[in-house]
Amino acid sequence: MKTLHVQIGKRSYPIHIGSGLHGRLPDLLREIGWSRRRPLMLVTDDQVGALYGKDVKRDLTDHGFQVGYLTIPAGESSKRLSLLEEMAGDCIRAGLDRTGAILALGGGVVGDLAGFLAASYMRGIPFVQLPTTLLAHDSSVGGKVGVNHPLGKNMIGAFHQPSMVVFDVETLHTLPEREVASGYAEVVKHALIRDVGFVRWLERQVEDLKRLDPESVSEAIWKGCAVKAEVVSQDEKESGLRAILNYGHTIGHALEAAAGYGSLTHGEAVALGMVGEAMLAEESGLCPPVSERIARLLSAFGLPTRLTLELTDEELLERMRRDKKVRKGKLTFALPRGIGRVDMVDGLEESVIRRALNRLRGGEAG
Ligand SMILES: NC(=O)c1ccc[n+]([C@@H]2O[C@H](COP(=O)([O-])OP(=O)(O)OC[C@H]3O[C@@H](n4cnc5c(N)ncnc54)[C@H](O)[C@@H]3O)[C@@H](O)[C@H]2O)c1
Ligand SMILES: O=C(O)C(=O)C[C@@H](O)[C@H](O)[C@H](O)COP(=O)(O)O
Ligand SMILES: [Zn+2]
Repeated sequence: MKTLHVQIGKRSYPIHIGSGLHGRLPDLLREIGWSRRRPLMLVTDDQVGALYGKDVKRDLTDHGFQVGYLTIPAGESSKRLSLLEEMAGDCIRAGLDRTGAILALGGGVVGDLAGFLAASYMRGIPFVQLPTTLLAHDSSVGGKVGVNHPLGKNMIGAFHQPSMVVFDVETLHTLPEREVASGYAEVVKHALIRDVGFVRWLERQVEDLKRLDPESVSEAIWKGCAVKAEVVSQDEKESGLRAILNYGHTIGHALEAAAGYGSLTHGEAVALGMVGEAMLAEESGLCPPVSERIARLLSAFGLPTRLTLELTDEELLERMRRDKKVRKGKLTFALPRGIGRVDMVDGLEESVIRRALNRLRGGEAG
C-alpha cells in the first residue's frame, strides 16, 4: 500500500492506493478514528454492488461495524437531484443519524452522488471514498460532489472533502474496456497540466497501462492522484489554481450534456475536450503545436479525438456559456501553453472557438 495526503488543515486526509485494500478497510477506518459505534451506510451502484458490495459489507460487519446498504442504478443518469431525495429517504428510514457516515463504493457517479448525500444529509456527515474505476482516481479526491442538471453538468453540488480515500486497484480487473480507456483520459489530463515527465512516461507505458499491468497502473494512479492532491492542497475551493483541473472540461462538459448524459462517457468527452482546447490554444497563438501529440496519446488509449456527433456550434456554445467558470458573460478555458502546463484564459473571440470546433470535427486549421 502507498499513501499520499491532501493537505488542507483540519480537512486533510490520506489517499491509500494498493491491492487488496478492501480487506483492510476495518483497520483503515479505525486509523482515522471511526469506531464501531459509528453507523455506516454503504452506497454503491447495482453493478459494483454485485461484484464487491456484499464482500465489503460482510467484512465490516464481521469486524463489528453496523452497515446499511443502499444501491443506485449504474450510470450517469443516476446523478440527478430526484435520486438524491430517494437516497435521503432510504437513510432516514434506516435510522441513520448525525453520528453516522457514508461509504461510497464505485466510480465517479457513486462518489459524486453519495458524497453530495453526505454533504447535505442532516446538514453534513462524513464520508469515505472507495473508488472502483480508474477515472475515480480523480473524482474521489478533492471533495467536489454533486449532481447534474438537464441544463448543465454538476450544476448542483458542494465542496465536501472525504475523510479518506481507499483505492483497491484489484477492482479494476473487472472494469469494461471502454471504462478503462475513459479513466485514462483524466490520467492524461493530470500529466498534461502539470508534469511533462509524466506525459513522456505515459507515452512509453501505453501498452502496459492498457492491459492493466498491476505495477504500471498503480503508478499511473499514484502519479495522477499526486497531481490532483497537490493542486487541491493549494486551492481547495477553486478560487484560482484549481481551475486548471478543468482542462478539457469546458468543451467536454458541453459535449457530455448536449449528447445526453451517458451517451459519451465523461472520459471520452474530456478527451475530445482536451484535443479541442489544445486546438483552441493553437488557433489563439497561445502555444506551439501540441494538439497532434495530445491526440496521439489519447487515441493510443482508445479514446476518441475527433468529434463525429451531430452537434452544432450553436448548441455547444450555448452549453459553454453556462459553464461554471464563466465570469461576467466571458467564457474561460484552461488552455495548454505547452506540454505540462496550462493557464486560464478568457475573452477569446467566438470565431476562434468555432475554428477550433471545426478542427475537432476534422476540418483544416485556420
Ligand atoms: N468529483 C470530481 O472531482 C470528478 C472528477 C472526475 C469525474 N467526475 C464525475 O465522475 C463521473 C464518471 O465516473 P466514472 O467514469 O467512474 O463512471 P461510473 O461511476 O458511471 O462508472 C462507469 C461504469 O463502470 C461500472 N463499474 C464501476 N466500477 C467497476 C468495476 N470495478 N468493475 C466493473 N464495473 C465497474 C459502473 O457500474 C458503471 O457502469 C462523471 O459524472 C463525472 O462528472 C467527478
Ligand atoms: O476536481 C476538479 O476541480 C476538477 O475539475 C476535476 C474534473 O475532472 C471533474 O470532472 C470535476 O467534476 C469538474 O468540476 P466542475 O466544477 O467543472 O463541474
Ligand atoms: Zn473530469
